[in-house]
Amino acid sequence: MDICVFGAGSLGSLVGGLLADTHDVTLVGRAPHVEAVDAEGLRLSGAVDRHVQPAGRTTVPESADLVVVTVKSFDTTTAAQEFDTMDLDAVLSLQNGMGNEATLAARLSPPVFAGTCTYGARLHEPAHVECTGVGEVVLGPRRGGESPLADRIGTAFERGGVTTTVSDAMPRRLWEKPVNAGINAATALARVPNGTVATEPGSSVTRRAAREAAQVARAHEVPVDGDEAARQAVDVAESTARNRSSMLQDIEAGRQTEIAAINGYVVEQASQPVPANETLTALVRMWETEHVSEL
Ligand SMILES: NC(=O)C1=CN([C@@H]2O[C@H](COP(=O)(O)OP(=O)(O)OC[C@H]3O[C@@H](n4cnc5c(N)ncnc54)[C@H](O)[C@@H]3O)[C@@H](O)[C@H]2O)C=CC1
Ligand SMILES: CC(C)(CO)C(=O)C(=O)O
Repeated sequence: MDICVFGAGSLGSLVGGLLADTHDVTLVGRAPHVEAVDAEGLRLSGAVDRHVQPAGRTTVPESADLVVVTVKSFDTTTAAQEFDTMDLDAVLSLQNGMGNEATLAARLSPPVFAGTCTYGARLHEPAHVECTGVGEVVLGPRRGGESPLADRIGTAFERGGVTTTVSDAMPRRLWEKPVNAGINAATALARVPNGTVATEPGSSVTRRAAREAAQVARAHEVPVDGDEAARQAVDVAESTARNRSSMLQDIEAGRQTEIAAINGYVVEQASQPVPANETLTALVRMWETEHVSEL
C-alpha cells in the first residue's frame, strides 16, 4: 500500500516507521525531522529496534492509497486543507480526542475512517523515535458498521507488523478517551502521575468526569454505562499509575493541550450540566491562555 502519514511527530513517525518495511511510506511533517529521515532513514528504538527508510517531506505527495492523520487534534482543520488536493482512496485518523473524523470528513471526499492507538511514541531527536509501549490500533468506519476498505487497511497494518483490530463499533471505542478524560486533566492540573487519581481525593474527580462523559455518550446513542465508565477510569489510572499523562506532559513542556477535543468535547456535546468536565476544561484553558503564546 502507498501510505502517507500526515503529521509525522512522535506517533506518526512510529506507525509510519513500523509500516515502512512492508509498504511505500511517506512521512509528511516538519523540518528538520522529516528532512533527516529522507536523508539518513529513521531509527526506531525502545520496544522495537530497527532502522527503516521511509520518504520524508514537508509537503504532501500528489497521491496515496491512504493518508494516516497523526497531527494533534487542534491542527486537524489545517491538516485537512493541506491534503484535500491529493488523489486518495481513504483517510484514517489515529488521533486522540473526539470530532477529528467529522472535521476531516466535512472537508474531504474520500472515506474517513476512525482509529484509536495504544502504542506509545516519543520523538527524541530528528530521525529517531522511541516506541515507549507496544499497543494496538483499532480502526473502522467512523459511524460504526463494516467496510471492505477498512478490512483492507487493517490487513495492510497487520502485514506491516502493527497489531490491528478492525472494529464495527468505533463510536463506542472513540468515547473511551473522554471516559478517561478525568485522568488527563486532573493529573495535568495537579502535576501528579496517573496513580494519584486512582485514590481519594483525586478518584472522585475522575469518576465524576467519566460518569458525565458516559451520560453524554448515551445521549448520542452510544451505549456507555456510567458506573462501568467510572470503574474503567479508575482502573486505567491504577494500571498506568506511574505514567505522566499526555496532558501533563504537554503542560510541563508549555504546549497547547488537546483539552478541547476531550473534556471540552463532552461540554460542547452535553445538553445537561456536566460540572466536572466544565471545571476541568475551564481550568486547563486558563492555564493555556496564560502559558501558550501561539493560541
Ligand atoms: N505520542 C503517543 O504516544 C500517542 C499519541 N496519540 C495521539 O496522536 C496524535 C499525535 O500525537 P503526537 O505524535 O504525540 O504529537 P506530536 O506533536 O509529536 O506530532 C504531531 C506532528 O504533526 C506536525 N504537524 C502539525 N501540523 C502540521 C502540518 N500542517 N504540516 C506538517 N506537519 C504538521 C507537528 O509538527 C508534529 O511534529 C495526538 O492526537 C495524540 O493524542 C495517540 C496515542 C499515543
Ligand atoms: C490513559 C492515559 C491517561 C494514560 O496516561 C492516556 O491515554 C494519556 O496519557 O493520554
